[in-house]
Amino acid sequence: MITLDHLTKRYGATTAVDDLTLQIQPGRVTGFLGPNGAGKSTTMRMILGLDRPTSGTALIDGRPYVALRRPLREVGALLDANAVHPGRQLRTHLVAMARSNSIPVARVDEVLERVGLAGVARRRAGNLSLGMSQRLGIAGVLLGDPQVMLFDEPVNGLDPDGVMWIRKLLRSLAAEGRTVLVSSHLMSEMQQTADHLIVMGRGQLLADDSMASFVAGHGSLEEAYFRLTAGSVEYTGRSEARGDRAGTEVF
Ligand SMILES: Nc1ncnc2c1ncn2[C@@H]1O[C@H](COP(=O)(O)OP(=O)(O)OP(=O)(O)O)[C@@H](O)[C@H]1O
Repeated sequence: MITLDHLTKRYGATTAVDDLTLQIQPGRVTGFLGPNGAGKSTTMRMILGLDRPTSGTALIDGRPYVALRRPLREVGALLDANAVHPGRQLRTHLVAMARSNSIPVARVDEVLERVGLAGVARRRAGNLSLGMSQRLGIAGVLLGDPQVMLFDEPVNGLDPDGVMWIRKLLRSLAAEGRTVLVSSHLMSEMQQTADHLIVMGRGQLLADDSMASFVAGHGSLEEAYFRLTAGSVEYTGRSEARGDRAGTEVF
C-alpha cells in the first residue's frame, strides 16, 4: 500500500502537489489521471524518493522509499523508458539492476521472457523502438517481484498488441494482490484497465473513487473526466481559454 499524508511539493511559486492525502490500495489497478502539469509525475517521484517533499510524507508499506534496504524488491517503477544507457545491452542493464539489489541473475532471463524481449537480450538499449524500451522498463519493474508497482504512461509507443498486453499484465499483477498505480492520458484504455481512480488537477486531489462510481451517470470515463477537470487544464490549444492562476501559461 502507498500512503500519502498531506504531501506537498513547491517549486518556487508553483505548487506542483498540494496537500495530497490518500491511500493506494493493493489488489486493484489504480488509474492516476489529470491534465498536463497536474502533479502526477511529481507525486510519483516523491513516492520513489526522487524528489523531496516540501512537507508531508509518502510511504510504501509504512516506510519512506529511502528507508528500503533493497528497494527493487519492494517497489518497481517505470517513469522514463529511455532512462537507460544507450550503449548497454538489455540483459547487462537488467543484470546490473539485479546485482544492486541482491536479486538472483536467473530472474533477469525470466523477466526478459515475460516481457517478450528474450530474443533481443543482447541488443543495445539505444537500438530499441519506443515500444521495446517500454517493455524493457517493465522488465525492470518486475525484476524484484515487488508488491508495489508504479507505471508512468506505460502504453506510450506501444502498438495495439502491446497495449492489450500491458492491460492484461497490469490486471494480472493487481489480481496477485499487488498495489498497481498507473498514469495515462488515454481514457478509453484506462477505462478498460483500472478498478479505481485518483484524479488530480493543479496539484490538488479532485477525485479518489472506484471506476464504477466515477463513471456512473456519464457516458464514459472520458466524459466524466472532462466534466471534473474542465477548470484545471493549464495548457490548452484554445486561445479563448484563460488561466486564473499566477504562472499559468496559455497557448
Ligand atoms: N523540477 C521542476 N522544477 C520546476 N517546476 C516543476 C518541476 N517539476 C515539475 N514542475 C512543475 O510542477 C507541476 C506539475 O508537474 P508534473 O510533471 O508533476 O505534472 P504531470 O501531471 O505529471 O504532467 P504530465 O501529464 O504533463 O506529465 C507543473 O506545473 C510543472 O511545470
